[in-house]
Amino acid sequence: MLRSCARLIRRGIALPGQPQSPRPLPCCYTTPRFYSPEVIRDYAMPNATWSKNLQDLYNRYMEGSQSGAWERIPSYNATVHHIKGVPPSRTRENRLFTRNLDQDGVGFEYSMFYNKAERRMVCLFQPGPYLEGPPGFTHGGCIATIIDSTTGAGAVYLCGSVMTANLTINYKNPIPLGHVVIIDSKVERVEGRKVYTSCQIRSHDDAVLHTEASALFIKLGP
Ligand SMILES: CCCCC/C=C\C/C=C\C/C=C\C/C=C\CCCC(=O)SCCNC(=O)CCNC(=O)[C@H](O)C(C)(C)COP(=O)(O)OP(=O)(O)OC[C@H]1O[C@@H](n2cnc3c(N)ncnc32)[C@H](O)[C@@H]1OP(=O)(O)O
Repeated sequence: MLRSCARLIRRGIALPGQPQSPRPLPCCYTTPRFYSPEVIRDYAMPNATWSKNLQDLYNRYMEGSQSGAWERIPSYNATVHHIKGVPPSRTRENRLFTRNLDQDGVGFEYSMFYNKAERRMVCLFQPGPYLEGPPGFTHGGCIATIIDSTTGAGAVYLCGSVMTANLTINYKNPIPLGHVVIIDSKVERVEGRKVYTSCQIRSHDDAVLHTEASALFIKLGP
């Protein structure tokens, strides 16, 4: 029992009766500029800036991952870490756009889960104050970015390396900053090198449809 509790805590799941906010992160994670080059931080883990809604949803999908239906996708601050396992370097300036800030909670705060059987990639997203477009609401370009990243990750997990060729977005209701939304994407079909995906963004409680989108990815050579 103790061992399984420890495992849940390590994986970022709050136990019943425990506060939702996660355990404090090691200081090497909270001062990213100076974290050890040997440590590749996984940004998709809960941190102290996550709201209760985000933590609750994360816990729910983590429970889904116990049955094998969902797989939590790690997230690093450069795709080279995904592709080649290249460790961070103090001299390397390039960063993944969605993970380029040194402060948690102010930009793209998110975690993705993959359902292989359903070809779905789901992203739990909490837009921070530095993503403002209209006063108090998320910038449309940031919404496009997180849609591209989520549908793109789904295409990558099914088909390997891809690039976005087309992205079509219908913005239906603005997303307030700090509100948690679910980006639910799916690979609809694959035709040769073309990977067609669809996507909806809904509020965390499913009450509001914020955005609908479709994206075409082209598979790259080896
Ligand atoms: C990238 C790998 C990342 C790996 C990450 C690993 C793990 C994932 C974990 C976390 C997720 C992290 C990141 C998420 C991943 C990605 C999201 C970000 C993705 C981007 O941010 S990416 C930047 C923006 N993106 C570009 O910068 C593309 C510029 N572009 C090109 O580089 C070329 O344009 C290309 C390669 C697209 C195609 O070029 P090409 O020469 O290989 O192929 P070609 O042109 O022959 O087209 C072949 C067939 O597709 C049809 N076709 C082409 N384009 C079309 C269009 N627009 N509409 C309708 N059909 C189209 C043709 O009509 C033909 O069809 P057909 O065969 O039937 O004739």
